[in-house]
Amino acid sequence: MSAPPRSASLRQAQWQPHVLALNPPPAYVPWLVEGGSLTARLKAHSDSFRVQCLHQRTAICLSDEAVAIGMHHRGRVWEREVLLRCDNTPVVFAHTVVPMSANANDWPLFSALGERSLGTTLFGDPLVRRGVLEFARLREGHPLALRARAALGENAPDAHILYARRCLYQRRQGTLLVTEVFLPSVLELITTSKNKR
Ligand SMILES: C=C(O[C@@H]1C=C(C(=O)O)C=C[C@H]1O)C(=O)O
Repeated sequence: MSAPPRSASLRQAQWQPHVLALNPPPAYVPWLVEGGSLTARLKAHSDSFRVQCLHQRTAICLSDEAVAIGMHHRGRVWEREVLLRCDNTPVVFAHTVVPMSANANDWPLFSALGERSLGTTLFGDPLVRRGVLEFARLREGHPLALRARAALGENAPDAHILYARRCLYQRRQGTLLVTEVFLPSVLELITTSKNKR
């Protein structure tokens, strides 16, 4: 798979393997760089967890996604965007893309997910292979930072830098790229859940 054009990756976000230190490291680095299901982790740190599905439809993938999902140029994908809510507070904005070339055998549960967590269909499926976690600091103008802020409306955070991670999943002949944008409110979750202990 050829490397993405440097201009595209630099323009949108430099997705780095998580082994690089973050500076300044957000307090939720362990959540950012550790594997496992984010859904399970959020459920363990809150009394109630909900997936608010914002949309699931066809769209043109972002310029820094195409190569990651095996497409030679930006093209049409299935796009799902959600807010993960803990105790009704949105803590993660998630964006998932699947190339249109995928068929029902690749991701049989994806199209009918609704407000079920994608994670529940990925983790535990022996056919699913998970790639390396990458992370990026999203500049204010990154499409996913703009969409996360739009989803939050008047509650959008003031912070200009949002940390995100993404991971490529493969199943049969299909690929699926999950990007999770960590909202500042996730910090409160860690703090309060520490208090809960
Ligand atoms: C991949 C996972 O699924 C989570 C749920 C998502 C969804 O329902 O769209 C998207 C990203 C994840 O935060 C996970 O739980 O780790």
